[in-house]
Amino acid sequence: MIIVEQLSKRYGAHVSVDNVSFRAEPGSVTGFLGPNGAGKSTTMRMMTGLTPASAGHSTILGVPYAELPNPGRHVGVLLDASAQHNGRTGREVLRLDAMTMGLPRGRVDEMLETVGLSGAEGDRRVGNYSLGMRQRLGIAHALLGDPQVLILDEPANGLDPAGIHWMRGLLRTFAERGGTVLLSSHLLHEIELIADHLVLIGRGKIVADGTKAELLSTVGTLVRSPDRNALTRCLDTAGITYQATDDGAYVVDATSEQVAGIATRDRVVVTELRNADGAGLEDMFLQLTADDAREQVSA
Ligand SMILES: Nc1ncnc2c1ncn2[C@@H]1O[C@H](COP(=O)(O)OP(=O)(O)OP(=O)(O)O)[C@@H](O)[C@H]1O
Repeated sequence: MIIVEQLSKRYGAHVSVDNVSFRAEPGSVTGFLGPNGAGKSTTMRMMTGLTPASAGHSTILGVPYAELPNPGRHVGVLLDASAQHNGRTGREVLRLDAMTMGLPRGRVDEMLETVGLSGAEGDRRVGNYSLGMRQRLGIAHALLGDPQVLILDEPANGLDPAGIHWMRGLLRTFAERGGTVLLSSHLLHEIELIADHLVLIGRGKIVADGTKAELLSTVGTLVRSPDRNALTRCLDTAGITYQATDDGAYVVDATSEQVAGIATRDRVVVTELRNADGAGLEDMFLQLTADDAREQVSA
């Protein structure tokens, strides 16, 4: 379990993280989403004791990160995959980590195998690794101590589609075994399929927090019927508010299950019923962070 309570970070007059609170529960993958500069890395750095907080606090497994004995055995952290020792091989990097954590050497080979860097790739210098290979090594480092919690900042950066698919499976399995996963991304489609719980941040503030299903339901449901009058009556009777679209459908403030229920009850034929946005989380994200979008400045 990760608990973040009213964390803030101020750099001079600039507030990078503003009173941020959220939780990441065991057995689930929590996606921490936000556009560039939203404050994701700063929040994760504060959580892992690398940047002092200006206010607020956070705990991992019930205690502040700095108070965890042998933290790598409890929390796997990947914050900046490019900041690895370029002169050492991947295997050497992990061996040193394993020694520090008091782990057997066999664990290194096991992890290199898990992240697809076994054999010759593990014996190449990290300076010659691609970004995707660095990410894999970073994930191996995070998993090395068999932790219960993973905190990963943009772990999909540099991974190819097969790599992202692999990482998705790895994190899902980790969560299914009871682990807690917090991962950040600025690319929503990467996280849409992995996370069960979403925390959205824009300009340092949390703008939405909930399960994926909850957040998607807040954008409304599009419903269409060949008998528009019957549908209007049905929605009015149920007390559901709605707006007509240009092409004769309605966007209603209810879930698709609720709309299906009342349409069935009132015997209204429905020919289309789906999340109103059509593009999933991406549109919701743009909607929620619209006030914060850098692009608006130039628009
Ligand atoms: N050491 C620092 N000194 C001054 N400002 C900083 C420092 N570190 C971060 N910031 C500022 O804090 C804000 C949040 O940055 P942060 O790196 O946390 O965002 P992010 O959400 O991780 O972005 P990205 O997706 O681009 O990595 C930015 O405006 C950034 O310029």
